[in-house]
Amino acid sequence: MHRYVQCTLVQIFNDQKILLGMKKRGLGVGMWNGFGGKVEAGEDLKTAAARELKEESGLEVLTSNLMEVGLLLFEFVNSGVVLEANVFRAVEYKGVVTESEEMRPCWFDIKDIPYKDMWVDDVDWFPLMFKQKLFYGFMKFTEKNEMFSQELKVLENVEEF
Ligand SMILES: Nc1nc2c([nH]c(=O)n2[C@H]2C[C@H](O)[C@@H](COP(=O)(O)OP(=O)(O)OP(=O)(O)O)O2)c(=O)[nH]1
Repeated sequence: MHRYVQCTLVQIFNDQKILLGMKKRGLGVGMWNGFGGKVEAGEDLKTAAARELKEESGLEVLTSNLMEVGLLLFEFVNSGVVLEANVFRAVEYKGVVTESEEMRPCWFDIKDIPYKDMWVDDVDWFPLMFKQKLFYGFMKFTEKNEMFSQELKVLENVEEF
């Protein structure tokens, strides 16, 4: 039996730089990632994305400035949990980048992404995001969070999600 959990992943861009956060606890600890988390009951995706961004990075974004860039399904086969990560990008935001209990943010040049300290599949879809492609992915992980299967494709429009 699968249990689907909706979550969000926000990528903040400033010209040729992207803001990533070092995850300080929980799933993915010790790795750089975008900002996000689980969607709460009754919350729409963009509202959840903006809330998590604020909580984890200190930055505020209007939901109208969040652009869909991809949909990634992360299945943890041992538990049957499938995280449905809705990936957004934003180039307009306000506030001061602030470390939180969950994330230590840092700007990276898009030519110098720390892939070796990130989820292993990110090296495949980050370049699609940099080329402004829409993408869909389905990754399966073992109980040790090691990826053993990956499907990734480029889409023409969001309706294909
Ligand atoms: N970039 C990337 N992110 C991933 C991959 N696999 C994976 O679970 N994630 C993300 C999805 C989630 O947003 C995040 C971990 O979930 P989370 O932040 O909700 O987990 P947590 O245990 O800290 O839970 P919470 O207390 O914040 O609710 O990791 C991956 O392969 N690449």
